Amino acid sequence: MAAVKASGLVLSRPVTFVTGNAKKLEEVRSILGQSIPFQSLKLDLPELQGEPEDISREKARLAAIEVNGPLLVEDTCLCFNALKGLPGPYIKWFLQKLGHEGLNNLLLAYEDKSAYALCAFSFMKGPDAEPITFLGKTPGKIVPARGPTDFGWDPIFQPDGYEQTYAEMPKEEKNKISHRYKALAQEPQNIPAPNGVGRIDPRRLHVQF
Ligand SMILES: O=c1nc[nH]c2c1ncn2[C@H]1C[C@H](O)[C@@H](COP(=O)(O)OP(=O)(O)OP(=O)(O)O)O1
Ligand SMILES: [Mg+2]
Repeated sequence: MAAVKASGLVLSRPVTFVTGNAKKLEEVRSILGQSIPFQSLKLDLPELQGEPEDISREKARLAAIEVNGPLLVEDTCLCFNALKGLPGPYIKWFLQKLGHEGLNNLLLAYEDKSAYALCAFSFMKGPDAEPITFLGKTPGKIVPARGPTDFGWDPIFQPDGYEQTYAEMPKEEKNKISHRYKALAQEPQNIPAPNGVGRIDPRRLHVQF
């Protein structure tokens, strides 16, 4: 029987990534590649209000009611520094109501257009396990929309060191530097790791026969 070994955890089934967002799934698939046995479940889980890690962990606990096995969820934030991190986890609703232009307008009164994209993944070994949370953060700035509009706020986020917005970049390029990649990547990030917050290292997740 195949088992998955995750940082000392031996799992007997593929990890189920639970999300209602097809574009997220596409990126997670592409970032993880063949590194872990992986399947997906399309569910739009309710989300608690609060800090990104807590939202992600609670999302995992809700997903565990539906998934009988190891699972992964993720919550994404877009944080404006001038607004002390808001909209943050509420970006979905801000984007839906205000659109790209409205999001830019939120910063009209401020010179500081800097922002960061943050991904909080939570992994649970099984329904009774404690979630383990993994963070990834990419700094950048908010700009008037440029590029294809098929994924969320990608057109208004220009990562530091790049002339292109996330939307203008080739997918492979975004997946090498994105908040989502960093949360799943091997390289250590400069993010403080509070208790229960760790990192997924795909090199330590492998199939055993
Ligand atoms: O890389 C990204 N580039 C651009 N936009 C993005 C990205 N990643 C998430 N997004 C959007 C989707 C949603 O409007 C909000 C996050 O909300 P969030 O609750 O995490 O996502 P969701 O509800 O679409 O899917 P899920 O079912 O996994 O919760 O930012
Ligand atoms: Mg959501």
